[in-house]
Amino acid sequence: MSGNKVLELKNISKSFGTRKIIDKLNLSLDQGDILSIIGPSGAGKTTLLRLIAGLESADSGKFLHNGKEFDPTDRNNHLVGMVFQDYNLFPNLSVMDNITLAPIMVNKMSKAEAEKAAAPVLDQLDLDKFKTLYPYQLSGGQKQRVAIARALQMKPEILCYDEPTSALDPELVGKVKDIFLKLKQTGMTQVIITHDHQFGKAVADKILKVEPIEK
Ligand SMILES: Nc1ncnc2c1ncn2[C@@H]1O[C@H](COP(=O)(O)OP(=O)(O)OP(=O)(O)O)[C@@H](O)[C@H]1O
Repeated sequence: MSGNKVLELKNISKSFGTRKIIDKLNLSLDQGDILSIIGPSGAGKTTLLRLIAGLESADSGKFLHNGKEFDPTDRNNHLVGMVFQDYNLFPNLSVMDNITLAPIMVNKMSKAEAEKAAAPVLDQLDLDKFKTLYPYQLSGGQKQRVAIARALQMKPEILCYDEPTSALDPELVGKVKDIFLKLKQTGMTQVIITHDHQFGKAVADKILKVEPIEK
């Protein structure tokens, strides 16, 4: 399992207008690695996560998966999943419907197949008893677990989290760490942006410190 270069970034650069945000960045993650990206506000942490998740395109450089170049912005590619800071759940859909929507719409699964596929993840993330509830009926920690469950349904090999602890009460932070470590044991490679250096260091195998680029 270890030793697989699940994700490599080679000389990745990104500017917005004339402002360079990321300059020839190199990065290598083995399967199961947890990377924490830390750095001050405006340093480019979110931009880097969005590049890895394919929500933004790099200006130059290459992304490799197991040594083979890939395009994270290709919508047919579900290598990377994303858990957003505000979770982005559909408010009008139940937990189960939030989790099964993409498998049904994108992977063309039947509802029954998608619900069957969701069952072990609901169980793993302790969500079974919430599956008929709607997002407004859930706590922040429960919504986050639904967002993680939803991302896992597309079978990503890399899961990205934007500030996973920022919206949570301090007593839930340890629970988030437990979830990350549980997923690591399944071989999931995880990339986290965090302002919480203590959490970042406690959970990570690798730390990437980013700094704003001087003009
Ligand atoms: N779509 C965009 N267009 C123009 N500039 C942008 C865009 N997205 C980000 N930026 C700029 O790029 C810089 C890096 O932003 P980014 O959000 O990646 O930083 P960050 O390290 O995540 O900051 P924070 O910790 O405050 O979230 C900032 O100066 C920001 O204003």
